[in-house]
Amino acid sequence: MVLAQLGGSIARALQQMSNATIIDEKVLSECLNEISRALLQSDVQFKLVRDMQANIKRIVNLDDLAAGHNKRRIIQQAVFNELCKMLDPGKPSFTPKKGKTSVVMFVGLQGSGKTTTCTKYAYYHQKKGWKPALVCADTFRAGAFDQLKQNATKTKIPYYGSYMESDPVKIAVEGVETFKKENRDLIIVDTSGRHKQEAALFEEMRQVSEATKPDLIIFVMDSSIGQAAFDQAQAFKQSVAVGAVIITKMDGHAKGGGALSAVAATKSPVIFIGTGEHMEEFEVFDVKPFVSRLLGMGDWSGFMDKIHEVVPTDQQPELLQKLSEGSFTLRLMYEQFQNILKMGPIGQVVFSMLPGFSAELMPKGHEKESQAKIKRYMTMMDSMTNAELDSTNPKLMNESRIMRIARGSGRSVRDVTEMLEEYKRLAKIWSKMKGLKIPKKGEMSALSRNMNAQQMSKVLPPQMLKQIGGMGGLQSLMKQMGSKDMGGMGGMFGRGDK
Ligand SMILES: Nc1nc2c(ncn2[C@@H]2O[C@H](COP(=O)(O)OP(=O)(O)OP(=O)(O)O)[C@@H](O)[C@H]2O)c(=O)[nH]1
Repeated sequence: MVLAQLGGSIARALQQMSNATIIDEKVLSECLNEISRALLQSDVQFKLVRDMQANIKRIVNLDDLAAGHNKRRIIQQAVFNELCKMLDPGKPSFTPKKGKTSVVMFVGLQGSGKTTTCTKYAYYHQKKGWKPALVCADTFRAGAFDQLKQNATKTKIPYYGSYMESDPVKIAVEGVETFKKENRDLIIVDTSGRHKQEAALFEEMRQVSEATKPDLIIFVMDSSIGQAAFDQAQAFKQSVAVGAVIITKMDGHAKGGGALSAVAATKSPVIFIGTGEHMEEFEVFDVKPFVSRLLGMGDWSGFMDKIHEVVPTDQQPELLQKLSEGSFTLRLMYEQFQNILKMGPIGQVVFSMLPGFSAELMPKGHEKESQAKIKRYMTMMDSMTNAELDSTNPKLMNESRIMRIARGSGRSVRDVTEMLEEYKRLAKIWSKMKGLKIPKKGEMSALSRNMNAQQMSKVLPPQMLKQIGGMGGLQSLMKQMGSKDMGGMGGMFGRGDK
Protein backbone atom coordinates (compact mmCIF):
# COMPACT_ATOMS: atom_id res chain seq x y z
CA MET A 1 0.00 0.00 0.00
CA VAL A 2 1.41 3.35 -1.03
CA LEU A 3 -0.05 4.84 2.13
CA ALA A 4 3.02 3.44 3.89
CA GLN A 5 5.18 5.94 1.98
CA LEU A 6 3.13 8.76 3.40
CA GLY A 7 4.54 7.99 6.84
CA GLY A 8 8.09 8.21 5.47
CA SER A 9 7.41 11.58 3.82
CA ILE A 10 5.92 13.00 7.00
CA ALA A 11 8.84 11.69 9.05
CA ARG A 12 11.28 13.41 6.68
CA ALA A 13 9.39 16.71 6.86
CA LEU A 14 9.50 16.60 10.66
CA GLN A 15 13.17 15.72 10.62
CA GLN A 16 14.08 18.63 8.36
CA MET A 17 12.24 20.96 10.67
CA SER A 18 13.89 19.73 13.83
CA ASN A 19 17.30 20.12 12.18
CA ALA A 20 16.73 23.87 11.98
CA THR A 21 18.48 25.90 14.68
CA ILE A 22 15.52 28.17 15.33
CA ILE A 23 11.97 27.06 14.86
CA ASP A 24 9.95 30.08 13.85
CA GLU A 25 6.66 30.56 12.04
CA LYS A 26 8.40 30.16 8.69
CA VAL A 27 10.13 26.88 9.51
CA LEU A 28 6.94 25.45 10.98
CA SER A 29 4.97 26.52 7.90
CA GLU A 30 7.48 24.87 5.59
CA CYS A 31 7.24 21.67 7.57
CA LEU A 32 3.44 21.71 7.51
CA ASN A 33 3.42 22.48 3.78
CA GLU A 34 5.63 19.46 3.24
CA ILE A 35 3.29 17.27 5.29
CA SER A 36 0.27 18.66 3.41
CA ARG A 37 1.91 17.89 0.08
CA ALA A 38 2.49 14.30 1.21
CA LEU A 39 -1.15 13.96 2.26
CA LEU A 40 -2.43 15.44 -1.00
CA GLN A 41 -0.20 13.12 -3.00
CA SER A 42 -1.80 10.24 -1.12
CA ASP A 43 -5.19 11.52 -2.27
CA VAL A 44 -6.48 12.88 1.01
CA GLN A 45 -9.11 15.50 0.21
CA PHE A 46 -7.80 19.07 -0.17
CA LYS A 47 -10.17 20.68 2.33
CA LEU A 48 -9.31 18.13 5.01
CA VAL A 49 -5.61 18.77 4.51
CA ARG A 50 -6.11 22.53 4.71
CA ASP A 51 -8.16 22.25 7.91
CA MET A 52 -5.62 19.91 9.42
CA GLN A 53 -2.80 22.32 8.68
CA ALA A 54 -4.73 25.18 10.28
CA ASN A 55 -5.53 23.10 13.36
CA ILE A 56 -1.92 22.07 13.87
CA LYS A 57 -0.78 25.68 13.58
CA ARG A 58 -3.32 26.64 16.20
CA ILE A 59 -2.37 23.85 18.58
CA VAL A 60 1.41 23.91 18.30
CA ASN A 61 2.81 26.61 20.50
CA LEU A 62 5.95 28.10 18.97
CA ASP A 63 7.15 29.31 22.36
CA ASP A 64 7.17 25.73 23.59
CA LEU A 65 9.21 24.73 20.59
CA ALA A 66 11.66 27.56 21.12
CA ALA A 67 12.14 26.51 24.74
CA GLY A 68 14.01 23.48 23.49
CA HIS A 69 11.36 20.82 24.04
CA ASN A 70 11.46 17.88 21.69
CA LYS A 71 10.09 19.72 18.68
CA ARG A 72 9.75 16.72 16.50
CA ARG A 73 7.73 14.89 19.08
CA ILE A 74 5.38 17.82 19.78
CA ILE A 75 4.58 18.28 16.11
CA GLN A 76 4.44 14.57 15.41
CA GLN A 77 1.96 14.25 18.25
CA ALA A 78 -0.14 17.07 16.77
CA VAL A 79 -0.09 15.39 13.33
CA PHE A 80 -0.97 12.08 14.97
CA ASN A 81 -3.92 13.62 16.84
CA GLU A 82 -5.22 15.37 13.73
CA LEU A 83 -5.04 12.23 11.60
CA CYS A 84 -6.81 10.26 14.35
CA LYS A 85 -9.46 12.97 14.51
CA MET A 86 -9.94 12.72 10.76
CA LEU A 87 -10.44 8.97 10.99
CA ASP A 88 -12.48 8.92 14.15
CA PRO A 89 -15.91 10.53 13.87
CA GLY A 90 -16.16 10.46 17.65
CA LYS A 91 -19.06 8.08 17.94
CA PRO A 92 -18.97 4.33 17.43
CA SER A 93 -21.23 2.71 14.86
CA PHE A 94 -24.17 0.52 15.75
CA THR A 95 -22.80 -2.86 16.84
CA PRO A 96 -25.04 -5.90 16.28
CA LYS A 97 -25.51 -8.14 19.31
CA LYS A 98 -25.09 -11.89 19.12
CA GLY A 99 -28.41 -13.69 19.57
CA LYS A 100 -30.51 -10.62 18.77
CA THR A 101 -31.64 -10.12 15.17
CA SER A 102 -29.95 -7.26 13.31
CA VAL A 103 -30.31 -6.30 9.67
CA VAL A 104 -27.19 -4.89 8.03
CA MET A 105 -27.38 -3.44 4.53
CA PHE A 106 -24.33 -3.04 2.29
CA VAL A 107 -24.08 -0.22 -0.27
CA GLY A 108 -21.33 0.91 -2.65
CA LEU A 109 -20.34 1.31 -6.27
CA GLN A 110 -20.06 -1.68 -8.59
CA GLY A 111 -16.75 -3.44 -8.26
CA SER A 112 -15.98 -1.89 -4.89
CA GLY A 113 -15.88 -5.39 -3.43
CA LYS A 114 -19.32 -5.17 -1.86
CA THR A 115 -20.47 -8.74 -2.51
CA THR A 116 -17.15 -10.22 -1.39
CA THR A 117 -17.21 -8.02 1.71
CA CYS A 118 -20.77 -9.10 2.63
CA THR A 119 -19.57 -12.70 2.83
CA LYS A 120 -16.37 -11.78 4.64
CA TYR A 121 -18.44 -9.91 7.22
CA ALA A 122 -20.84 -12.85 7.58
CA TYR A 123 -17.98 -15.34 7.80
CA TYR A 124 -16.14 -13.25 10.38
CA HIS A 125 -19.20 -13.33 12.63
CA GLN A 126 -20.00 -16.97 11.93
CA LYS A 127 -16.55 -17.93 13.19
CA LYS A 128 -17.41 -16.15 16.41
CA GLY A 129 -20.55 -18.22 16.89
CA TRP A 130 -23.14 -15.95 15.20
CA LYS A 131 -25.86 -17.20 12.89
CA PRO A 132 -25.51 -14.95 9.84
CA ALA A 133 -27.52 -15.10 6.59
CA LEU A 134 -27.08 -13.40 3.22
CA VAL A 135 -29.75 -11.77 1.04
CA CYS A 136 -28.90 -10.85 -2.56
CA ALA A 137 -30.96 -7.78 -3.52
CA ASP A 138 -28.72 -7.01 -6.50
CA THR A 139 -30.95 -7.59 -9.49
CA PHE A 140 -28.98 -5.20 -11.69
CA ARG A 141 -25.82 -7.20 -12.29
CA ALA A 142 -26.39 -10.53 -13.95
CA GLY A 143 -24.29 -13.00 -12.01
CA ALA A 144 -24.45 -11.14 -8.70
CA PHE A 145 -26.71 -13.79 -7.19
CA ASP A 146 -24.48 -16.60 -8.46
CA GLN A 147 -21.45 -14.93 -6.94
CA LEU A 148 -23.14 -14.53 -3.56
CA LYS A 149 -24.47 -18.07 -3.73
CA GLN A 150 -21.02 -19.43 -4.44
CA ASN A 151 -19.42 -17.49 -1.58
CA ALA A 152 -22.24 -18.45 0.78
CA THR A 153 -22.04 -22.13 -0.10
CA LYS A 154 -18.28 -22.18 0.39
CA THR A 155 -18.63 -20.71 3.86
CA LYS A 156 -21.82 -22.65 4.69
CA ILE A 157 -23.89 -19.52 5.24
CA PRO A 158 -27.62 -19.61 4.35
CA TYR A 159 -28.58 -17.29 1.48
CA TYR A 160 -31.66 -15.92 -0.23
CA GLY A 161 -32.09 -14.60 -3.77
CA SER A 162 -33.92 -15.12 -7.05
CA TYR A 163 -33.09 -15.54 -10.72
CA MET A 164 -36.62 -14.56 -11.77
CA GLU A 165 -37.66 -11.65 -9.58
CA SER A 166 -36.47 -8.27 -10.85
CA ASP A 167 -37.68 -6.12 -7.96
CA PRO A 168 -34.81 -5.75 -5.45
CA VAL A 169 -37.16 -4.39 -2.77
CA LYS A 170 -39.36 -7.47 -2.93
CA ILE A 171 -36.38 -9.83 -2.68
CA ALA A 172 -34.84 -7.85 0.18
CA VAL A 173 -38.08 -7.89 2.19
CA GLU A 174 -38.76 -11.58 1.55
CA GLY A 175 -35.18 -12.52 2.41
CA VAL A 176 -35.16 -10.53 5.64
CA GLU A 177 -38.56 -11.94 6.69
CA THR A 178 -37.48 -15.51 5.94
CA PHE A 179 -34.32 -15.23 8.01
CA LYS A 180 -36.06 -13.41 10.85
CA LYS A 181 -38.41 -16.38 11.13
CA GLU A 182 -35.39 -18.67 11.23
CA ASN A 183 -33.99 -16.64 14.14
CA ARG A 184 -30.84 -15.68 12.27
CA ASP A 185 -29.08 -13.00 14.32
CA LEU A 186 -27.21 -11.21 11.49
CA ILE A 187 -29.15 -10.69 8.28
CA ILE A 188 -26.94 -9.12 5.64
CA VAL A 189 -28.50 -7.48 2.58
CA ASP A 190 -26.29 -6.99 -0.49
CA THR A 191 -27.60 -4.27 -2.82
CA SER A 192 -26.85 -3.30 -6.43
CA GLY A 193 -23.89 -1.22 -7.44
CA ARG A 194 -23.49 0.88 -10.59
CA HIS A 195 -20.45 2.13 -12.41
CA LYS A 196 -21.09 5.61 -11.18
CA GLN A 197 -23.36 7.43 -8.82
CA GLU A 198 -26.67 7.77 -10.54
CA ALA A 199 -30.19 8.63 -9.51
CA ALA A 200 -31.57 5.12 -10.16
CA LEU A 201 -29.03 3.50 -7.86
CA PHE A 202 -29.77 5.91 -5.04
CA GLU A 203 -33.52 5.60 -5.46
CA GLU A 204 -33.29 1.80 -5.34
CA MET A 205 -31.07 1.94 -2.27
CA ARG A 206 -33.50 4.27 -0.52
CA GLN A 207 -36.40 1.95 -1.25
CA VAL A 208 -34.58 -1.17 -0.03
CA SER A 209 -33.58 0.71 3.09
CA GLU A 210 -37.12 1.93 3.78
CA ALA A 211 -38.58 -1.51 3.25
CA THR A 212 -36.07 -3.53 5.31
CA LYS A 213 -35.34 -0.90 8.00
CA PRO A 214 -31.72 -1.95 8.53
CA ASP A 215 -30.09 -1.42 11.92
CA LEU A 216 -26.86 -0.50 10.16
CA ILE A 217 -25.94 0.57 6.62
CA ILE A 218 -22.33 -0.11 5.67
CA PHE A 219 -20.72 1.83 2.84
CA VAL A 220 -18.09 -0.25 1.03
CA MET A 221 -15.34 1.67 -0.70
CA ASP A 222 -12.39 0.60 -2.81
CA SER A 223 -9.15 2.08 -1.41
CA SER A 224 -7.99 3.08 -4.90
CA ILE A 225 -10.83 5.55 -5.38
CA GLY A 226 -8.53 8.57 -5.02
CA GLN A 227 -9.64 12.18 -4.73
CA ALA A 228 -13.21 11.31 -5.79
CA ALA A 229 -13.72 9.48 -2.49
CA PHE A 230 -15.05 12.37 -0.44
CA ASP A 231 -17.79 13.34 -2.92
CA GLN A 232 -18.75 9.74 -3.54
CA ALA A 233 -19.04 8.92 0.15
CA GLN A 234 -21.02 12.09 0.75
CA ALA A 235 -23.44 11.26 -2.05
CA PHE A 236 -24.18 7.87 -0.48
CA LYS A 237 -24.54 9.40 2.97
CA GLN A 238 -27.03 11.94 1.63
CA SER A 239 -29.21 9.19 0.18
CA VAL A 240 -29.22 6.63 2.98
CA ALA A 241 -28.21 6.62 6.64
CA VAL A 242 -24.66 5.25 6.25
CA GLY A 243 -23.45 4.26 9.73
CA ALA A 244 -20.09 2.61 9.04
CA VAL A 245 -17.46 2.25 6.33
CA ILE A 246 -15.45 -0.74 5.14
CA ILE A 247 -12.45 -0.04 2.92
CA THR A 248 -11.47 -2.84 0.57
CA LYS A 249 -8.31 -3.74 -1.37
CA MET A 250 -5.98 -2.25 1.19
CA ASP A 251 -3.50 -4.89 0.01
CA GLY A 252 -3.16 -3.27 -3.41
CA HIS A 253 -1.08 -0.39 -4.68
CA ALA A 254 -3.70 2.24 -4.01
CA LYS A 255 -2.66 5.50 -2.43
CA GLY A 256 -5.39 4.95 0.13
CA GLY A 257 -5.64 8.54 1.31
CA GLY A 258 -8.92 9.05 -0.50
CA ALA A 259 -10.53 6.37 1.58
CA LEU A 260 -9.46 8.23 4.69
CA SER A 261 -11.41 11.22 3.43
CA ALA A 262 -14.52 9.06 3.17
CA VAL A 263 -14.73 8.83 6.92
CA ALA A 264 -14.91 12.58 7.22
CA ALA A 265 -17.58 12.68 4.51
CA THR A 266 -19.85 10.08 6.11
CA LYS A 267 -18.98 10.98 9.71
CA SER A 268 -18.98 7.22 10.29
CA PRO A 269 -16.11 5.03 11.45
CA VAL A 270 -14.20 2.53 9.37
CA ILE A 271 -14.99 -0.77 11.06
CA PHE A 272 -13.10 -3.28 8.91
CA ILE A 273 -10.62 -3.29 6.06
CA GLY A 274 -10.32 -5.86 3.28
CA THR A 275 -6.76 -7.01 2.67
CA GLY A 276 -7.15 -9.63 -0.05
CA GLU A 277 -9.57 -11.69 -2.08
CA HIS A 278 -9.88 -14.53 0.43
CA MET A 279 -12.50 -14.81 3.12
CA GLU A 280 -10.01 -14.51 5.97
CA GLU A 281 -8.37 -11.41 4.53
CA PHE A 282 -10.51 -9.11 6.56
CA GLU A 283 -9.37 -7.14 9.60
CA VAL A 284 -10.99 -5.13 12.33
CA PHE A 285 -9.95 -1.51 11.92
CA ASP A 286 -8.57 0.41 14.87
CA VAL A 287 -7.71 4.09 14.35
CA LYS A 288 -4.76 4.63 16.69
CA PRO A 289 -2.59 1.64 15.73
CA PHE A 290 -3.31 2.42 12.07
CA VAL A 291 -2.14 6.03 12.34
CA SER A 292 0.86 4.99 14.46
CA ARG A 293 1.87 2.62 11.73
CA LEU A 294 1.28 5.26 9.11
CA LEU A 295 3.58 7.69 10.85
CA GLY A 296 6.11 4.99 11.65
CA MET A 297 5.59 5.75 15.32
CA GLY A 298 4.32 2.46 16.51
CA ASP A 299 4.13 -1.16 15.66
CA TRP A 300 7.12 -2.39 13.71
CA SER A 301 9.40 0.57 14.06
CA GLY A 302 9.04 0.47 17.82
CA PHE A 303 8.69 -3.28 17.99
CA MET A 304 11.86 -3.93 19.95
CA ASP A 305 11.10 -1.24 22.47
CA LYS A 306 7.74 -2.81 23.08
CA ILE A 307 9.11 -6.30 23.48
CA HIS A 308 11.35 -4.92 26.19
CA GLU A 309 8.47 -3.15 27.84
CA VAL A 310 6.03 -6.00 27.93
CA VAL A 311 7.97 -9.25 28.04
CA PRO A 312 9.82 -10.21 31.26
CA THR A 313 13.59 -9.75 30.89
CA ASP A 314 14.49 -13.42 31.22
CA GLN A 315 12.15 -14.37 28.37
CA GLN A 316 13.28 -11.69 25.94
CA PRO A 317 16.34 -13.34 24.34
CA GLU A 318 14.46 -16.57 23.73
CA LEU A 319 11.42 -14.83 22.29
CA LEU A 320 13.52 -12.69 19.96
CA GLN A 321 15.59 -15.68 18.90
CA LYS A 322 12.48 -17.65 18.04
CA LEU A 323 10.95 -14.75 16.17
CA SER A 324 14.13 -14.26 14.19
CA GLU A 325 13.83 -17.89 13.13
CA GLY A 326 10.29 -17.15 12.05
CA SER A 327 8.83 -19.62 14.51
CA PHE A 328 5.91 -18.23 16.42
CA THR A 329 4.75 -21.47 18.00
CA LEU A 330 1.66 -22.18 20.05
CA ARG A 331 3.96 -22.42 23.07
CA LEU A 332 5.17 -18.87 22.46
CA MET A 333 1.57 -17.72 22.24
CA TYR A 334 0.84 -19.59 25.51
CA GLU A 335 3.74 -17.85 27.25
CA GLN A 336 2.60 -14.44 26.05
CA PHE A 337 -0.89 -15.20 27.32
CA GLN A 338 0.62 -16.07 30.70
CA ASN A 339 2.34 -12.70 30.70
CA ILE A 340 -0.89 -10.91 29.91
CA LEU A 341 -2.77 -12.66 32.72
CA LYS A 342 0.05 -12.08 35.21
CA MET A 343 -0.05 -8.36 34.53
CA GLY A 344 -3.83 -8.13 34.92
CA PRO A 345 -5.74 -5.31 33.24
CA ILE A 346 -2.55 -3.26 32.85
CA GLY A 347 -1.06 -6.19 30.96
CA GLN A 348 -3.73 -5.82 28.36
CA VAL A 349 -3.08 -2.15 27.87
CA VAL A 350 0.63 -2.80 27.54
CA PHE A 351 0.16 -5.81 25.28
CA SER A 352 -2.16 -3.91 23.03
CA MET A 353 0.98 -2.17 21.79
CA LEU A 354 2.32 -5.38 20.28
CA PRO A 355 1.29 -6.09 16.70
CA GLY A 356 -1.76 -8.27 16.46
CA PHE A 357 -2.55 -8.30 20.16
CA SER A 358 -5.01 -5.45 20.32
CA ALA A 359 -8.01 -5.07 18.08
CA GLU A 360 -8.92 -8.71 17.52
CA LEU A 361 -7.85 -10.50 20.62
CA MET A 362 -8.39 -7.79 23.18
CA PRO A 363 -10.84 -5.17 21.95
CA LYS A 364 -11.02 -2.04 24.04
CA GLY A 365 -13.79 -1.99 26.63
CA HIS A 366 -14.03 -5.79 26.71
CA GLU A 367 -11.19 -6.55 29.12
CA LYS A 368 -13.14 -9.10 31.16
CA GLU A 369 -14.23 -11.04 28.08
CA SER A 370 -10.70 -10.95 26.68
CA GLN A 371 -9.26 -12.37 29.91
CA ALA A 372 -11.88 -15.13 29.87
CA LYS A 373 -11.09 -15.86 26.24
CA ILE A 374 -7.36 -16.05 26.91
CA LYS A 375 -7.95 -18.42 29.84
CA ARG A 376 -10.17 -20.55 27.62
CA TYR A 377 -7.48 -20.70 24.94
CA MET A 378 -4.91 -21.69 27.56
CA THR A 379 -7.10 -24.50 28.91
CA MET A 380 -7.29 -25.92 25.40
CA MET A 381 -3.55 -25.57 24.92
CA ASP A 382 -3.07 -27.46 28.19
CA SER A 383 -4.52 -30.46 26.39
CA MET A 384 -1.93 -30.27 23.65
CA THR A 385 1.18 -32.40 23.38
CA ASN A 386 4.66 -30.88 23.45
CA ALA A 387 5.06 -31.70 19.78
CA GLU A 388 1.91 -29.74 18.98
CA LEU A 389 2.94 -26.76 21.09
CA ASP A 390 6.39 -26.59 19.53
CA SER A 391 5.41 -27.26 15.95
CA THR A 392 5.55 -24.61 13.27
CA ASN A 393 3.69 -26.77 10.79
CA PRO A 394 0.06 -25.57 10.55
CA LYS A 395 -0.94 -28.82 8.85
CA LEU A 396 -0.11 -30.81 11.96
CA MET A 397 -3.38 -29.83 13.60
CA ASN A 398 -5.64 -32.26 11.79
CA GLU A 399 -9.21 -33.16 12.63
CA SER A 400 -8.43 -36.00 15.01
CA ARG A 401 -5.99 -33.86 16.99
CA ILE A 402 -8.54 -31.05 17.19
CA MET A 403 -11.18 -33.49 18.44
CA ARG A 404 -8.83 -34.92 21.03
CA ILE A 405 -8.01 -31.43 22.32
CA ALA A 406 -11.70 -30.52 22.44
CA ARG A 407 -12.47 -33.67 24.46
CA GLY A 408 -9.47 -33.20 26.73
CA SER A 409 -10.33 -29.61 27.59
CA GLY A 410 -14.10 -30.02 27.70
CA ARG A 411 -14.55 -27.45 24.93
CA SER A 412 -16.22 -27.69 21.54
CA VAL A 413 -14.44 -28.36 18.27
CA ARG A 414 -15.49 -24.87 17.20
CA ASP A 415 -13.68 -23.39 20.24
CA VAL A 416 -10.48 -25.24 19.39
CA THR A 417 -10.72 -24.16 15.76
CA GLU A 418 -11.25 -20.55 16.84
CA MET A 419 -8.17 -20.71 19.06
CA LEU A 420 -6.10 -22.16 16.21
CA GLU A 421 -7.36 -19.44 13.85
CA GLU A 422 -6.26 -16.83 16.40
CA TYR A 423 -2.87 -18.50 16.56
CA LYS A 424 -2.56 -18.50 12.76
CA ARG A 425 -3.47 -14.82 12.65
CA LEU A 426 -0.83 -13.89 15.21
CA ALA A 427 1.75 -16.19 13.63
CA LYS A 428 1.17 -14.53 10.25
CA ILE A 429 1.80 -11.08 11.68
CA TRP A 430 4.78 -12.11 13.77
CA SER A 431 6.38 -14.16 11.03
CA LYS A 432 7.33 -10.85 9.43
CA MET A 433 10.06 -10.63 12.05
CA LYS A 434 11.84 -13.55 10.42
CA GLY A 435 15.43 -12.81 9.59
CA LEU A 436 15.73 -10.26 12.34
CA LYS A 437 19.36 -9.99 13.45
CA ILE A 438 19.54 -9.85 17.20
CA PRO A 439 22.59 -8.14 18.62
CA LYS A 440 24.09 -9.98 21.58
CA LYS A 441 24.16 -8.48 25.04
CA GLY A 442 26.73 -5.69 25.19
CA GLU A 443 27.02 -5.45 21.42
CA MET A 444 24.30 -2.95 21.05
CA SER A 445 26.02 0.37 21.65
CA ALA A 446 29.09 -0.64 19.68
CA LEU A 447 26.83 -1.76 16.89
CA SER A 448 24.91 1.47 16.80
CA ARG A 449 28.02 3.61 16.99
CA ASN A 450 29.88 1.84 14.23
CA MET A 451 27.17 1.14 11.73
CA ASN A 452 26.26 3.39 8.89
CA ALA A 453 22.77 3.49 7.43
CA GLN A 454 23.71 1.10 4.64
CA GLN A 455 24.80 -1.58 7.10
CA MET A 456 21.87 -0.92 9.36
CA SER A 457 19.45 -1.34 6.48
CA LYS A 458 20.74 -4.89 6.06
CA VAL A 459 20.18 -5.72 9.71
CA LEU A 460 16.61 -4.47 9.82
CA PRO A 461 13.75 -6.63 8.62
CA PRO A 462 12.39 -5.26 5.30
CA GLN A 463 9.01 -4.52 6.84
CA MET A 464 10.55 -2.33 9.48
CA LEU A 465 12.76 -0.55 6.95
CA LYS A 466 9.70 0.22 4.85
CA GLN A 467 7.85 1.65 7.83
CA ILE A 468 10.78 3.91 8.65
CA GLY A 469 10.63 5.32 5.14
CA GLY A 470 13.34 3.33 3.33
CA MET A 471 17.00 4.37 3.27
CA GLY A 472 16.16 8.09 3.40
CA GLY A 473 14.02 7.66 6.47
CA LEU A 474 16.62 5.46 8.12
CA GLN A 475 19.41 7.97 7.52
CA SER A 476 17.48 10.77 9.20
CA LEU A 477 16.37 8.46 11.98
CA MET A 478 19.96 7.42 12.69
CA LYS A 479 21.06 10.99 12.73
CA GLN A 480 18.32 11.82 15.15
CA MET A 481 18.95 8.81 17.33
CA GLY A 482 22.59 9.72 17.53
CA SER A 483 21.55 12.73 19.60
CA LYS A 484 21.79 12.39 23.37
CA ASP A 485 18.13 12.66 24.15
CA MET A 486 17.28 9.62 22.06
CA GLY A 487 19.86 7.40 23.72
CA GLY A 488 21.66 6.39 20.54
CA MET A 489 20.54 3.77 18.07
CA GLY A 490 20.19 1.39 21.01
CA GLY A 491 16.98 3.24 21.82
CA MET A 492 15.52 1.72 18.74
CA PHE A 493 16.27 -1.77 19.91
CA GLY A 494 15.24 -1.18 23.48
CA ARG A 495 17.41 -1.64 26.49
CA GLY A 496 19.00 -5.00 25.85
CA ASP A 497 22.58 -3.84 26.28
CA LYS A 498 22.26 -1.96 29.53
N1 LIG B 1 -7.17 -7.67 -3.58
C1 LIG B 1 -8.40 -7.55 -3.10
N2 LIG B 1 -9.45 -7.82 -3.91
C2 LIG B 1 -10.69 -7.69 -3.41
C3 LIG B 1 -10.93 -7.28 -2.06
N3 LIG B 1 -12.28 -7.24 -1.87
C4 LIG B 1 -12.84 -7.61 -3.05
N4 LIG B 1 -11.90 -7.87 -3.97
C5 LIG B 1 -12.08 -8.27 -5.38
O1 LIG B 1 -12.70 -7.20 -6.10
C6 LIG B 1 -13.50 -7.69 -7.16
C7 LIG B 1 -14.90 -7.09 -7.11
O2 LIG B 1 -15.55 -7.56 -5.98
P1 LIG B 1 -17.13 -7.82 -5.91
O3 LIG B 1 -17.40 -8.30 -4.53
O4 LIG B 1 -17.59 -8.64 -7.04
O5 LIG B 1 -17.64 -6.35 -6.13
P2 LIG B 1 -19.09 -5.70 -5.94
O6 LIG B 1 -18.85 -4.35 -5.39
O7 LIG B 1 -19.98 -6.59 -5.16
O8 LIG B 1 -19.65 -5.56 -7.36
P3 LIG B 1 -21.20 -5.40 -7.76
O9 LIG B 1 -21.91 -6.58 -7.16
O10 LIG B 1 -21.15 -5.47 -9.22
O11 LIG B 1 -21.65 -4.12 -7.22
C8 LIG B 1 -13.49 -9.20 -7.02
O12 LIG B 1 -12.56 -9.73 -7.92
C9 LIG B 1 -13.01 -9.43 -5.58
O13 LIG B 1 -12.35 -10.66 -5.42
C10 LIG B 1 -9.78 -7.00 -1.22
O14 LIG B 1 -9.88 -6.61 -0.06
N5 LIG B 1 -8.56 -7.14 -1.81
